[in-house]
Amino acid sequence: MTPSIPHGQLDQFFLLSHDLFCCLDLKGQVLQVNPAFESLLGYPARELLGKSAGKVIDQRDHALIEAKLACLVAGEKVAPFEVRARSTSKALHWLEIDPSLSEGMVYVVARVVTKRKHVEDQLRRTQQLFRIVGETALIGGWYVDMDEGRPTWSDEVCLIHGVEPGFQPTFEDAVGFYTAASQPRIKARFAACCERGVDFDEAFEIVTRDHRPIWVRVIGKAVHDSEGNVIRVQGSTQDITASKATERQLQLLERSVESSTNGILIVDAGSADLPIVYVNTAFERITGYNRQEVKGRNCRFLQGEETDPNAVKQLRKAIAAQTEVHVVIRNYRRSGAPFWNDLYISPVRDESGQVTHFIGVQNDISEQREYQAQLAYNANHDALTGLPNRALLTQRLEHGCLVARRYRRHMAVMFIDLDEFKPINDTLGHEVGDFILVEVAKRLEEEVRPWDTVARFGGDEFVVLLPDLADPNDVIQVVERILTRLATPYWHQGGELRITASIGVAMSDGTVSDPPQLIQQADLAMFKAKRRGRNTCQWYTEDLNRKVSERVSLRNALQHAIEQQQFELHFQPQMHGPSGRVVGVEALIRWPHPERGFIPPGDFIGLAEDTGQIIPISDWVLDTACRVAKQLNELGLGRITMAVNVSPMHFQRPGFLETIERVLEESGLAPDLLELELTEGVLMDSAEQAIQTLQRIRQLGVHIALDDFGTGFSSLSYLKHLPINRIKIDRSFVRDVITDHYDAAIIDGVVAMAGKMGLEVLVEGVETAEQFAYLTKRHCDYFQGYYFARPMPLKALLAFLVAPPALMTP
Ligand SMILES: Nc1nc2c(ncn2[C@@H]2O[C@H](COP(=O)(O)O[C@H]3[C@@H](O)[C@H](n4cnc5c(=O)[nH]c(N)nc54)O[C@@H]3COP(=O)(O)O)[C@@H](O)[C@H]2O)c(=O)[nH]1
Repeated sequence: MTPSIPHGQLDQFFLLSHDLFCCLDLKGQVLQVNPAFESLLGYPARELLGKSAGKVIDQRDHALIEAKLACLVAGEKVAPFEVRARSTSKALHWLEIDPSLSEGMVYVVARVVTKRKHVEDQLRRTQQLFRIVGETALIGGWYVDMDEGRPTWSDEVCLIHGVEPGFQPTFEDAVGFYTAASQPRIKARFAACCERGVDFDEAFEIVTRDHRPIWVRVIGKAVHDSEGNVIRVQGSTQDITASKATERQLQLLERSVESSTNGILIVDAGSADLPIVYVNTAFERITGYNRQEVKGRNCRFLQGEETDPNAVKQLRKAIAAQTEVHVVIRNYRRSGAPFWNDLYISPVRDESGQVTHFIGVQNDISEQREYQAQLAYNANHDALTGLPNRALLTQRLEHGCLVARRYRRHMAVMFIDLDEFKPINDTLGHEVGDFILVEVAKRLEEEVRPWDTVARFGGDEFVVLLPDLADPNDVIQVVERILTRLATPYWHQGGELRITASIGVAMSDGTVSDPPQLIQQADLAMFKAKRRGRNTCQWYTEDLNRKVSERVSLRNALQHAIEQQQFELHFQPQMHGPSGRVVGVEALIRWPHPERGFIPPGDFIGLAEDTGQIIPISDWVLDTACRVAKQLNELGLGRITMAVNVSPMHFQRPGFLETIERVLEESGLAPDLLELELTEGVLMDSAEQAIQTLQRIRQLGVHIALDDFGTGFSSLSYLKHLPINRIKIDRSFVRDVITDHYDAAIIDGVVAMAGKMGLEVLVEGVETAEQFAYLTKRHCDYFQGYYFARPMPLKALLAFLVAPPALMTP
């Protein structure tokens, strides 16, 4: 049976209290509630009595109520606790319950703590938010009350310093975390804040308890009392290590950009006119503009008259397409001076991929360009005269052909070679030679039109291109002008110099398949002009071309002959008139070509001279002739000399003397049985040196004969210096000697002169008994000619030597 409490026992306090009272049985059923209970929860007492207290308690706290009730029933003391109650209007109220057991009933005093709970919740949330802020921003708070002088740190400040949350340092502890470099500053700032209320906000370096060096931003503010005294210093400490690193990196980047030798500019892509927002020092140096002048302007102020519109177009296109671009553009400095700008532009995108800026990296490559231009100029021009060289000539030639073809014009190619330039260069020196070449270049340029080309082809060779002739004959007047102009005297250091030129001309209508062929043709024609007596001009013809082709094929055949040893030596006897004896033979080369038959030396010796093939040929002749001579002189037929023709090129070659020595040694021939036949050609290039070589040959004991005497320039002044033994009078004087008293007079003169000089005279080309008889009467002693014997192979010679024909004597 449930015990009941009579109404009369309820005291005034129960009825009038603002606190909630209720009485429960041991099962938790409501026995009594006071008016405050009814009023707060909206239930009239009759609706609660006999019902479980759980009717008003929030579902979430039922278990708690039951547990507390069980404790009470078990006789345990239950401390006040909080539960949530629901009113009839579903409003939630927090109640602080203080239960006690007495006389088999539970007496509950409940106090409404909803407001306090809200405040506590609010506080908790705020603390949580602070913790979140602290954890995410690595920031914590602290304060120092002036009367205490000891800092109080938030948990976050503790964590920043690497100590457990709740650590409360002394002032010295706190300062001890700062590095030696930071300590004086934090002390000074803190003291200023405490003493004079000066707030601070600075970065310091500290070392955490776990020895990590980190950067912190410390903000300190003074709190004043009503009289203005500083009563507390409070603030925050934030771990800014990461941002400090970023800041340093940014500073490094900024310094790098600033110290870059390349000009750097950044423009704002967000504004229509792409204004400059940044330029570095190198940009200022390169352009001459300072950053204040250029900020906000579009870069087009760097462009000018000679800026290539195509480069500008390329830039605009890339900017519109927001892509990278590289151009080399002609820009202008503030002074107006142009420069070559090697410019890279790249778009700069934000995190969302949007282009916010363009960055330009520029490099002044004017010097490099100039150097390249100089190199290109040098590669295409002759250093001495400044004229186009062969490389540029080839380009101009091709272009000239194109022009001639397109506009149906004619192109003339003139090959100009200076006559007798080498002697001037050798005798007067290279300085004079250079002067002539430069002067010739000037004169040539003055004689042609600006669109014609004058090029230096080589040593003393020039090529002139006239690509725009209406008529092929128009070239004639240019050639005449040039010949006359080049032949006019050159004045050098007060002295007069004269030189002429030989010119070869090739014409084309531009349809030639291989333009450089025109130069070869003009070159060929020039050679013909030289042969025609120099200071003249010669046109290229197909006939000339045919001859050249023949020369090329002969040259190849000659090479083959050298390699296959196709040559033979024939020997022509040389007679002593008074005794009728064969005193010597002349070795004459023969080329029995397998297909063409005998090719006479006159057809290939000149070519071999030009190509250098004369050297192996001459070596072979000398070697063979000396061996044969040795053989002949061992036959017991008396003394027989061997005359060998020496080509000028062979003679002038270094080591010629050594070759003679070697051949004599190898063949065993006595030196005075060898006679070298030289023409005046050996004296042509360097007479002094030639004479020296001749003297050394003579010192060996070898004889020397001057061949073809009378056909060259036959300088008598040289003759007296030549260490020769014999003069061979050319056969051209012999042919008509009987009828032509001039020829007879020449022979008389040469014989007399030679006699006075102690030289022997051999007359060549004696073909008849009359000539022999006549020349004998003229005191000629030595003879050679068809009358006595034609050149013959060794075998025939041996037979001839054994039984020479009886000479018809006068
Ligand atoms: N560097 C070398 N030159 C050589 C060599 N062998 C020959 N030659 C030179 O070739 C030219 C032509 O020589 P070749 O055809 O052999 O003519 C020689 C004689 O056959 C010819 N001769 C001799 N007697 C008469 C004659 O009575 N009438 C006549 N019409 N011709 C005759 O003269 C040539 C010899 O001349 P030269 O040398 O001046 O004594 C010629 O220039 C040769 O020099 C060689 O090995 N190396």
